[in-house]
Amino acid sequence: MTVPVPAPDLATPTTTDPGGDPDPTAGPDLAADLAGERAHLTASRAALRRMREHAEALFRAGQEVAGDAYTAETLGSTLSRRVAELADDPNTPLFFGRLDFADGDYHIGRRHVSDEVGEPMVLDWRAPISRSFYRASARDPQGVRTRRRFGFQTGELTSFEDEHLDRGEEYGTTSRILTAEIERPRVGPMRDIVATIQPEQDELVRADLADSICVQGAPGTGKTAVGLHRAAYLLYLHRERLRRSGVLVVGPNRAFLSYISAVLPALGEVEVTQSTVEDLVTSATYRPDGTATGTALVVRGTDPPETSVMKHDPRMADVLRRGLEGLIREPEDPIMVSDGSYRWRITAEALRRVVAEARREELPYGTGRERVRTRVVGLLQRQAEARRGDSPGDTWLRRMGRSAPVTGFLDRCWPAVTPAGLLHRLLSDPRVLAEAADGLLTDAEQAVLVWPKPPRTPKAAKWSAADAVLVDEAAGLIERLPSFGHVVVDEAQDLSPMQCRAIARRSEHGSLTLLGDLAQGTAPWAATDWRESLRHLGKPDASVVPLTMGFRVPAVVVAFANRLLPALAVDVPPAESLRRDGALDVRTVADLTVATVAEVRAALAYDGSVAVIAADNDVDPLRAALAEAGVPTATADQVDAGTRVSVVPATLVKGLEYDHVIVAEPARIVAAEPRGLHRLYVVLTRAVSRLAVLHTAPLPAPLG
Ligand SMILES: Nc1ncnc2c1ncn2[C@@H]1O[C@H](COP(=O)(O)OP(=O)(O)OP(=O)(O)O)[C@@H](O)[C@H]1O
Repeated sequence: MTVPVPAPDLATPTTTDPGGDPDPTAGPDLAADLAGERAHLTASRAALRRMREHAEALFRAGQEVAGDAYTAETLGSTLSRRVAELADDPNTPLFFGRLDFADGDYHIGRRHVSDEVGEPMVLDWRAPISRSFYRASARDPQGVRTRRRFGFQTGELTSFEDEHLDRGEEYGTTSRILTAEIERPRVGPMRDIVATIQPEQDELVRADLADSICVQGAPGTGKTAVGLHRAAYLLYLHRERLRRSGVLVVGPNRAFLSYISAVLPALGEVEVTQSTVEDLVTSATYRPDGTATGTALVVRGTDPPETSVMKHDPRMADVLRRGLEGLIREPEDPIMVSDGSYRWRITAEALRRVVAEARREELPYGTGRERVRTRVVGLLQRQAEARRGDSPGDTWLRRMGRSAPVTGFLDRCWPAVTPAGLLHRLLSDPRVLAEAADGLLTDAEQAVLVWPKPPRTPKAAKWSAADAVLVDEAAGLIERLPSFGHVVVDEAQDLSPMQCRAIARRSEHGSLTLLGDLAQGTAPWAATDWRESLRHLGKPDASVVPLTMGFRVPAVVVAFANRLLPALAVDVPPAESLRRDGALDVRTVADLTVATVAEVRAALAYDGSVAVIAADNDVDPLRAALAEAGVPTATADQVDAGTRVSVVPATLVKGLEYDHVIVAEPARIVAAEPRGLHRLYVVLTRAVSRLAVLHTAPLPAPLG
């Protein structure tokens, strides 16, 4: 049975079956039921407030009683995090569902709430019992008699819907609560989906921490939602371990990150690192413990397209490795070290053995250099012991290690180098590059890499974004990076092999959730086969799981966008849509600007967000035309600005969604870049309710 959402009259709710037929027998009992649930909500809110006040009191007391600054800091950050986790969002109820078992019932919500004696009032959605809320079915009730879902408006319960699983009753995707959630107008940043996670999504969300998975999903199938909820789930289950190592979410750009940034805090998870790949490798991103994630490099330059493609090629990893190995030289001379009245001598042969042994160990280059230093000092120590009859102490060992002959030998045979220094060497001198790239890159390929006017020093270089990834690769060859415990990568189809390797270095000892859609690949190096990306990511055995049920784009719009699929040269299952509502309007217009302004005005008559999406070069004129017409507009990353209309360049819209999308001149979007049809596919699949396609030029062939 279902109480309609929103309930038209809260005092006397009517029940309907999912098809909408009223059940005349059910009225007063249901009103009492709803009143009982509301009372439980009020009591739960009070209990959460108490929990929060308790945490705040501990926080204040902790500041006063902590014995030293370190304890105060650790205790303080633990407790302030706890206070943040216990925040109550007045716009959503504390629970969204209830499970009735033979021996009692449980309310399921965003976080755990218990009463004064510790009895649970609301169970966290990630708790083991809560699993049945998402997975139980009429065929496999898992002990659940009744599953109840609640409808709500701004924090108040307005209705509920019961499935008597023990009587074989189940709504699946016809649930009215689910339908209402999917069809609600979108405003502001992305929201969590805890109340309506679908069984196939839940399987991915609750996959083991040890499992790396790759989700191939058509637009709007909930990939981003699944990835974020998996992060929250893993943090709940492995709190201490992941708090130490950290959880990282990687997204395509800052606009996307600001769109998704509210989801995890709403689920009580405030310590997840969110970053673009570029910020990750240039150290604009920090781990929860405050350490930078990459080498500090300022990106000030750009590359011609062919240079950029070359720099993202996986063969560059070998070029860098060989460039580094090329710095190591065979020792040719012995060294003599003065030590007071003694002089120690190490033969060239002994030095050669030390270097050869360190090379065989395949350590990171910087560690290898220190290993060689330690072994040379060891040889000196043995001589000293034999001659002096005692064992020299640590100060002596350090002094020998820093002595001019030892340092001089190291600088000749295993010289120190910075990551940027290595790349600077390779890109500045065609002969150095040729030595490292011999047999790997053709002469022509090498030629596009070398700087026409080499900067004098690494500091003076105008590094490009692609250089930053190469410098990061070099950093990984020189020193090992700490690994995150779990990494979620969204829009992963656009990662180059070298970017995949940058992420692999940060997830070497952790697991990965890779999310993407090969059909939405717009980068020149976009993936065409997930196996290859997974190989570069260091997780070749991860399973690739499809998601095909779309929750965003209405069926009529999906059918239109799917016409592009055959032209995209990728093997992906086509999207289906849960949404039967929605509208598509494809129109030839005489004046694009006039028509766009008129369409925006018409869209404002509906609820929800409106986006005009156009080729990047057309954005400013359209924005100006709307401003002139008195329509204020926001940019893609101003998700909280409260402005309903955004004008968004086609290249920035990936991962975002708007109720009403107006696509201005698709042919220009396609013409703007080599993978323009893929870009258009992304653009056409942003609409939640209505899509208007306005064009003066003919539509691109597959749509015409
Ligand atoms: N189980 C669900 N219940 C309610 N809404 C859902 C569910 N799954 C996904 N959605 C909603 O569908 C929309 C699309 O989800 P999401 O952005 O995660 O899809 P995606 O697969 O990442 O899309 P894209 O390929 O365009 O990046 C979002 O508004 C999301 O909240």
